[in-house]
Amino acid sequence: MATGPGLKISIDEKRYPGSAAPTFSGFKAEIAPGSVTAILGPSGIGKSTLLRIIAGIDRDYSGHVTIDGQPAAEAAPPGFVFQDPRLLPWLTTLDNIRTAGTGVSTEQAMVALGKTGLSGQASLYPHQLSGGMQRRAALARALTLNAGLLLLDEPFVSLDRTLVEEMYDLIASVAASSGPTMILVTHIVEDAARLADRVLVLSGTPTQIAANLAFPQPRNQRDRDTLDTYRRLIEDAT
Ligand SMILES: Nc1ncnc2c1ncn2[C@@H]1O[C@H](COP(=O)(O)OP(=O)(O)OP(=O)(O)O)[C@@H](O)[C@H]1O
Repeated sequence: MATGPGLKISIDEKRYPGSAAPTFSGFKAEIAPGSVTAILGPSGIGKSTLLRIIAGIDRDYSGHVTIDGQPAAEAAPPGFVFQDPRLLPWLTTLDNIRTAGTGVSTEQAMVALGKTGLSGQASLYPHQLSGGMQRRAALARALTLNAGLLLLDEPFVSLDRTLVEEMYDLIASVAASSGPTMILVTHIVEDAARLADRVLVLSGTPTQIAANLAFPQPRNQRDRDTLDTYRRLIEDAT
């Protein structure tokens, strides 16, 4: 697969109906092709809204978001991990993964489940999965199409430490093997220090980019000192 797309984001105004102030006004950002960008910022600043605009799900704004030059709403659908896992309760885990797109085979879905450590849960229904398993299933569903653009909204919440380490390895190996463009919304400094090439810290009213940090060290070569430096840079900016 070719490297993931580059994004140009220019939101003139995004205002929710009934809201006194716009969430975004004159907001601009660029995302480099094939990069992993972490977006941090306080609750309610607009991180999930931004992901939905990028995904072409939220079109109720003025401005332009292009994905490799194409309007977001017309671009290929991204892999999207929503904040809540959004599994369909009447389908097994395997069949939930197959809803990622038309023509997803059982084999493809099983590969994605294997990557997230859920091969043994393929025939279980969502209510039979723990919260962490449901999140991993949502991640498997997002990965199964090998989309060029992956949007991850707090994908590691409620996973225990060991699993989070495995998910870091998984995301790093996806980044290294197929090179999608990934945007990771997170509250967790460690997620950004471990995974991101670029960190955007959002703040203010209306929302702006308060800090734009580059983390050039390759993910698999970040030693303790590098990670300490990256963590400190993020903490100073948030
Ligand atoms: N459907 C909606 N209708 C009205 N207001 C909304 C809607 N969705 C979000 N908002 C408001 O827009 C702002 C941004 O919300 P958003 O969920 O994008 O923030 P966030 O940074 O992702 O927050 P969190 O970190 O808590 O998930 C908030 O003030 C929120 O209350």
